[in-house]
Amino acid sequence: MATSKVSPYLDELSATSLWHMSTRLPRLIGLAWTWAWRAAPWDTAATIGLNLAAGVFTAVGLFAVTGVLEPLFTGGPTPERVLAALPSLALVAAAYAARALLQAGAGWAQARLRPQVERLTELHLFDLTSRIRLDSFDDADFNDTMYRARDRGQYEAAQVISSAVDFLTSMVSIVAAAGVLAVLHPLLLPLLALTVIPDGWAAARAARMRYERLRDLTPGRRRKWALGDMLASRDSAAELRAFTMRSFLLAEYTRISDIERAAMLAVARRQTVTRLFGEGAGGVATAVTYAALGGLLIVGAMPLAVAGTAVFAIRTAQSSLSTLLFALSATYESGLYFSDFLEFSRGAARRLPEAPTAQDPARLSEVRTRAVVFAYPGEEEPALDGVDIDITRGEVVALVGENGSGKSTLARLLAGLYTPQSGAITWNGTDIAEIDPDALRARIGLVNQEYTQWPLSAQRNVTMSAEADGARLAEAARLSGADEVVAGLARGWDTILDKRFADGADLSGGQWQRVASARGLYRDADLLIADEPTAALDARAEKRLFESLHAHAKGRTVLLITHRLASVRMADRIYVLDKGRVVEHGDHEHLMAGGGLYAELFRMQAQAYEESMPRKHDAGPGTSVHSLLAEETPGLTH
Ligand SMILES: Nc1ncnc2c1ncn2[C@@H]1O[C@H](COP(=O)(O)OP(=O)(O)OP(=O)(O)O)[C@@H](O)[C@H]1O
Repeated sequence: MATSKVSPYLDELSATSLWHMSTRLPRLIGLAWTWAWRAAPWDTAATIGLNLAAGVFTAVGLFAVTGVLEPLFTGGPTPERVLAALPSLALVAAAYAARALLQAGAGWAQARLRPQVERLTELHLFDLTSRIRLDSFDDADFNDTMYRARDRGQYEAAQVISSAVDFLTSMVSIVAAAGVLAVLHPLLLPLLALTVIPDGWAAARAARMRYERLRDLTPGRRRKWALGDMLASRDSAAELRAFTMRSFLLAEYTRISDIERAAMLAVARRQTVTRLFGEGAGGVATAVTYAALGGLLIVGAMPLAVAGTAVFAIRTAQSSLSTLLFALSATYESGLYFSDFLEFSRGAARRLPEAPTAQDPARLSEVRTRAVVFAYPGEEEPALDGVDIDITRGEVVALVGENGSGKSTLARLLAGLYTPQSGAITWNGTDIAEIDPDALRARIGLVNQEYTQWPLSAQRNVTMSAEADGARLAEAARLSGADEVVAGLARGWDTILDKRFADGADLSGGQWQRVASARGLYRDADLLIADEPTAALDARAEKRLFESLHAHAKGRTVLLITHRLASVRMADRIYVLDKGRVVEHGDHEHLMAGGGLYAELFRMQAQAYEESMPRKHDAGPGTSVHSLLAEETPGLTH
C-alpha cells in the first residue's frame, strides 16, 4: 500500500476498510467543520440543523406509514380500514411537507456555505504561498503538494461538510427504519445491514483507487500543466512559432496525456469490477433477506400486515443506507482531497519565516557578510562558499564574476530573501536573522535581474502599492529613464502594462528594464541592490542609469552587479566572485594591477571593443571608448 511520507492525514485515510473509514473520518469532518464554522457560522449551523431536522421528519413519516399499513392489512370492511388509516395518512403528508420545507432551507444554507468556505480556504492558501520562505519554491515535493492543494484540495472542505451532513441525515432515517424493523422482527436488522455493506465497501474502494492514481500522476500532471501554459500563453507564443516548437510540445503533451489516460482507463476498469462485485454481493444479500421474510410468513412467525410494513421499512432503510454509504464514500473521497489541503497548510506553516525576535533595523551604516555558505535546496554544491564582503554607507560596491559565480545569490541573501546555512550577514553589526524581515526589506531597494512584469498600471509597476508619492515617482522615473517610456503611453501612468487586458500596452525589453529600475529607485531605500540593471538598455540609457546610480549613492548605498566592467571602474570597491568564492577585491586600479580574473575579464571586454573600433590613428582623437580602455589596460595598445 502506498502511504504518504508527509501526510499524517493520508496515512490515516489510506486503509480502505469501512471500519477504518468510519473511525478516521470523524477527525477530518471535525477539521472541515472548523473551516466551515470560521467561514460562516450561521450557514454552517443552518446546514446541519435543518438537514438533521429533515431527517427527523423522514423518520416521523416512516412511523406514520407503518400506522397507515397496519389498519389496511388487518381484516374488516375496506371503508372502515381506510378511515382508520386516515389520521396516519394525514401525519405522513404533514411530515413529508415539513421535510420538503426543511430540505429547501438546508439546500439554501448549503449553497451559501460553499462559496464562503471556498473563499476562506483560497485566501488561506494564498496567504501562505505569499509568506513562505522563498526556497520553498525550489523544492519539487513541496511544489507537488501545492499543486494538489490548489488544483482540488482547497475546494473540498465544503464538500466534506455537505457529504457529512448527507451522511448524518440518512443516519437518522436508518435509525428510524431499523427501530421499526427491530420491533417487527429482530432477525430483519442484521439481514438489512448485509444487503448494503458490499455496495458501500465497493464505493469506498473505487473512490480510493481514483485518488491514489491521481496522486501518483501529480508530477506528470504538473508538467502537463506547464506545457499547457506554454501552448496557450502569450509569453511563449512568439518563440513557440519561431522555433517551430509546436509539434515537439504537442508530442510531449500527448505523451503525458497518454500515460494519464491509460492510468485512468485502468482505474475505470478496476472500479467497474469492484462495483460489480459489490452490487452482486448486495443483490444476493437482498434475495436472502426477502427469502427470510417469506420463510417467516410461511411458518406463521409473522402476520401479513407486519410483513407488508417490514417490506416498506426495508425499502426505506435500503434507500437511506445506500444514501448513507454513498455519502460516506463521498465524504471519504472529498476527505482524501481535503487532506491534500491540510497537508499543504501544515507543510507551509513549517516554511514560514520565524517570527522576528528583534528590533527594526536602524538606518544603514554598514552591511557585512562573514564566511557565508549557502546551497540551494536539494543541491550538493554550495552556490556561495565562505563569502566575506563589506558595504559601507555612501559607497558603490560592485559584484562581478562569470555566469553562475554566485552574484545574484549573494544579492538575494543580502536582501533577506534566503538564509545562509552558515556564516552571518550583519546590518550595523546585528545578524539579519534577528531583524524583522519586512522591516529590513523596507530599507532595501531591489532592481532584480529577473524582474516581474506585473499586469498592473505603469504607476503601480513602479510604486508596487496602491499609494504613490508623486515627487518620488517623478524622481525615480527621471533617474531610470522610465519617464520617456511613460510619456509614450496612451494613458500615461495609468496604462496597464499587459496587452492581454483592454487598452493594455506592450513594452520593449529595455523599456521594461527602465520601469524595473524605477521600481528599485522609488523605494528611496538605504541600500539599493541593482542586479544587471542595464542588460537590455541602449547605450544612452545605460550611461544615464549608471550616472543615476552613482548620484543615488550619495547619502545612500548601492550594490551593483553587472557584466559591463567599464561601468564598475568608478565603484569604491569591487568583489570578484568565482565558483561561489570571493577571489579578489579592491578598486579598479588595484585589481587591474593585480592581473587576476578581473583584469583578464576587463581586457577581454576591452579587446572586443577594440577589435570592432577603427584603429586609433585612423579615427583620430575622438575615439573615446578605445582610448579610454587602452589607457585603463596597460599592454592593450599595440
Ligand atoms: N533557484 C536555484 N536553485 C538551484 N540552483 C540555483 C538556483 N539559482 C541559481 N542556482 C545556481 O547557483 C549558482 C549561482 O547562481 P547565480 O544566479 O547566483 O549566479 P550569477 O553569478 O548571478 O550568474 P549570472 O551572471 O549568470 O547572472 C549557479 O550554479 C546556479 O546554477
